[in-house]
Amino acid sequence: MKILSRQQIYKADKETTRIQQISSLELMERAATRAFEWIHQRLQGSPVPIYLLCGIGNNGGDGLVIARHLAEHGYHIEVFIVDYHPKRSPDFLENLQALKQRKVWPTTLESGQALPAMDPQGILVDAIFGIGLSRVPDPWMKSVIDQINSSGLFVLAIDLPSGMPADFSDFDPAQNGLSMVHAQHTLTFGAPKLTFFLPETGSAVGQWTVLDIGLAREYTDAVQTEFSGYGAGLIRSLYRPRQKFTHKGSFGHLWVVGGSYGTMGALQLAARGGLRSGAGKVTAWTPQCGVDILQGNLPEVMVRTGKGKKQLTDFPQAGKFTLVAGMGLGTAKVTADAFVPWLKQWKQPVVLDADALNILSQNPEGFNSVPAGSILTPHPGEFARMVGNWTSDADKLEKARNFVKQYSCILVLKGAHTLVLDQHHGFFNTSGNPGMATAGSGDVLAGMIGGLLAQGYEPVQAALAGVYLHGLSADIGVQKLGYEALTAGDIISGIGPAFVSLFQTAESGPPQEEAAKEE
Ligand SMILES: NC(=O)C1=CN([C@@H]2O[C@H](COP(=O)(O)OP(=O)(O)OC[C@H]3O[C@@H](n4cnc5c(N)ncnc54)[C@H](O)[C@@H]3O)[C@@H](O)[C@H]2O)[C@@H](O)CC1
Ligand SMILES: Nc1ncnc2c1ncn2[C@@H]1O[C@H](COP(=O)(O)OP(=O)(O)O)[C@@H](O)[C@H]1O
Ligand SMILES: [K+]
Repeated sequence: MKILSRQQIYKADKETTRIQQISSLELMERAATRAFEWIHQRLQGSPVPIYLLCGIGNNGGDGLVIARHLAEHGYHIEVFIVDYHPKRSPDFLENLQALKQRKVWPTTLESGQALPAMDPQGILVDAIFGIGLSRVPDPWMKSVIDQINSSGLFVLAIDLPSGMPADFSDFDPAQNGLSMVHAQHTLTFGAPKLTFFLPETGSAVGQWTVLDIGLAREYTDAVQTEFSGYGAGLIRSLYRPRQKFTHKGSFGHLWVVGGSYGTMGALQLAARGGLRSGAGKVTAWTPQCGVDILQGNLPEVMVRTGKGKKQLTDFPQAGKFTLVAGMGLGTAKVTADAFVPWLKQWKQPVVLDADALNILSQNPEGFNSVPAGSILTPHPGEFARMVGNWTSDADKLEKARNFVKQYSCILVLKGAHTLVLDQHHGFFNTSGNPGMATAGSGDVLAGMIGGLLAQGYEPVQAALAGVYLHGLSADIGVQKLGYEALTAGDIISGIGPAFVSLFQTAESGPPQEEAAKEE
């Protein structure tokens, strides 16, 4: 699922009309008809009032086409033209004519005018701005957006919620006081937009559905995008089936390094994540206080210990194993003093999480010792320690791009739609749910990525598969447990079913807050 930039979408439109020899009006008719069909399929002729708020560009044109089809199917509609600019797009004007020919007379809302009273049981179709939005809405538009948001109506946004840019090529919405329609559902054309995946803007999209409007494959297949969304399809394509004559040595040896007095759980969760993801062997390196705990709880895991009693003061000799470090490690000076020089010994990619990242953030020179291709898995707090605070999602992305370039590493920026970013591409995960906002779930992820890396997956593959399967495990978990009760341990229990479900043809989807879970 490629995420096309705003410019690429315009190019896709143009190429589609050229290659398929259709007019832009016909493409608008096609796109908006898909949106109408989506609505009609769900409403089935229901007498609910539908208010269509149309701008004066092509997004407004889409709204007019939808209105025409709704009217022809006997729906109760009211159409408003939100007159934010005197310049109408030609296709908007054509469709305004077509609507009037069917005796539907839109009401024009002039600058400064308030929205009319609307039945709160109704549906509001937001077709004011689409990808054309190139600057911050003016005060009147902001007030229209506010009125929509406080109307209490079900809001269906066409292409994207008005006020929300498709990407940051023109302006950074957060720098200007975010003003966006908050939709319950968004019907977007051809491809999802970058802003759907980021927290500042993504919350305005609600559930979203990508409508296939037959954009020219000659263009969309060939175009290189900076970002994509990914799901089961990608993970299936990189999955390595197990061969018959294999043994535990075939699947790598994972070392999980971390733990300190009071945080042994983090290390155990990572060890279990690694085991369940298929590592052939797992060894834990822990301070002495962790030995009994780990041996007692995890019979499958070998335990080795350094000299430190309550925290690690020394580290195992770098070897042929795969390293995941940082879970529960602590940031005590003795630990940090030993950790930073030890990292220099490593030549092959490692996985660094939690306090490994915090220690390096306090000793930023140490990031230069991180082997190329390593996977760093910060949550937002850890990432802020690594790169400083960001002012917006756009700024955070820029900081992430620079970091990855500077240290030749892979960043796994955790959150809803975790981003796996390397120097070539950014992949947004489509599995997972808010039940995962629970202590220890990140430790499980670090272990899973390590387990996959140990088995010979390339670092970026291990990151992608680990993140996706981790989210899928939680999606499976919440089916039975709900969001509140899900714990990190439940995510571990879901790893097996997640692998199994990857290859089941009829996937029964987990409860979803967002619609688009990528196949
Ligand atoms: N392939 C596709 O994606 C298709 C897209 N179509 C529709 O076309 C839309 C894009 O249409 P337009 O390019 O006409 O753009 P919009 O209808 O989104 O916006 C109209 C115009 O408003 C102006 N504008 C931008 N920011 C403004 C602001 N803050 N205040 C006031 N005016 C502002 C711009 O000049 C812009 O061209 C898409 O979002 C989609 O709905 C469809 O009709 C056809 C197929
Ligand atoms: N709202 C959410 N939606 C989807 N995934 C989430 C959400 N909140 C957290 N997660 C996931 O849960 C994990 C939390 O990791 P982290 O914050 O490091 O946990 P911990 O430090 O407790 O181990 C990440 O993989 C993150 O992507
Ligand atoms: K819109």
